[in-house]
Amino acid sequence: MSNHNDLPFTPKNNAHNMTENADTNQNDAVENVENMQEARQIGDSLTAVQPHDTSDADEHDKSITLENNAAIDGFFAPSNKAGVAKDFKAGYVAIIGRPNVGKSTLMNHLLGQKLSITSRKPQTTRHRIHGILSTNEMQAVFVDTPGIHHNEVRAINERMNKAAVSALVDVDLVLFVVDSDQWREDDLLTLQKLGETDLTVVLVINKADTLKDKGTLLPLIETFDESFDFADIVPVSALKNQNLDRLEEVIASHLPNATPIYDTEQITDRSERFLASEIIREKIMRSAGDEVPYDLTVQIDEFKDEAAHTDPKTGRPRKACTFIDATIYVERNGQKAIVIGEKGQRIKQVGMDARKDMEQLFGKKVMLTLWVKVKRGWSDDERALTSLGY
Ligand SMILES: Nc1nc2c(ncn2[C@@H]2O[C@H](COP(=O)(O)OP(=O)(O)OP(=O)(O)O)[C@@H](O)[C@H]2O)c(=O)[nH]1
Repeated sequence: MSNHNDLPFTPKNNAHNMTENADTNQNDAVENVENMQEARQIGDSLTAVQPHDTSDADEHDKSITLENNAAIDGFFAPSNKAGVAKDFKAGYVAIIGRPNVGKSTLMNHLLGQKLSITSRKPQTTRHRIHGILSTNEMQAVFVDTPGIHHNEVRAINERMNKAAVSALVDVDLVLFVVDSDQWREDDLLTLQKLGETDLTVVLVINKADTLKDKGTLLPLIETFDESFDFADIVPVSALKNQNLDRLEEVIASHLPNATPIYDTEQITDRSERFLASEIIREKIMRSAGDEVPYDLTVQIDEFKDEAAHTDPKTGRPRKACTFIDATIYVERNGQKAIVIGEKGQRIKQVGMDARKDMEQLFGKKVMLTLWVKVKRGWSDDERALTSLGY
């Protein structure tokens, strides 16, 4: 057994090539993987996050020749560094904007992987999520922030605000995302805050696919241009992957010349544990829609990797599998009933969908067990929030 799931997640497989599993034999909240087709096992897929160190050479003993220094540097440098272009760009990029404008979708589609959860319900993103986009020319390390909320009273929203603002410290570029169709007062307030900083801000006008008349984009761009000194304005459709290549070029053009911050193989500094909980939360949000509060929390109680082995009882070979136990915390009994659904149908579906996404993302077979518990008033309670990892 190994327990590397608190380390950052690095995919080694092409997730899009994974085959869907056949239906599983389930029993209420418990997912049984006995009958699953085998998901491709890729072994240990984790790599520690190690920002590259380029200053080692200066600290070496003076008596070592320059040639030796270069050889030593080369030996310790991450393998991808050798191929890095001279004018490589790298930096931190914050994605900010009102809830529901498509920030998570944008990052996911830029990365081509599902890292940050999305749903139709606003405020599904609560944590800062680093997504890492590496190309031959650049590396953009994304900070996906919760929306900046105004006049919020509850403790959880206070914290979300703090996370949104703190995400802007030391970033090289801000992507300010707006919905092409819905320009609101809140957007202006956020712009005012940005105006007080000397950050480079690119305006991303998202959901361009929803505009019936593309001709309306031009006056919209002009209006935005007058309201703020944007470094660039790029209309996109994150969902339909429209104009994302252009956005990638624009991002690169505003990043400083630097060596990669993270290994270029890595796509996030979040652990598998964290990603697992976000996937479960997304499935509940998608399925239960407006019936559950957005501040519902999923806690991973157990995350165990079991290597392939022979079952001592049956003598049959057992495939490698990751066992994940998770508890979904809701605030009221009524919400518990909603999450479980009639005869456990909803939680069963949530478990099945979440398991499929996890297997695709992690590249390994997963057995998922879900529990639903009522934890009253936790979102108002600072201590409870802290115990749940906020
Ligand atoms: N039509 C269309 N829908 C989009 C686009 N981008 C995102 N959406 C949808 O908008 C909804 C919200 O997207 P998210 O990515 O969760 O939005 P967010 O800004 O991260 O939301 P919060 O987590 O609440 O801050 C989802 O239903 C997305 O599918 C787009 O380009 N076109």
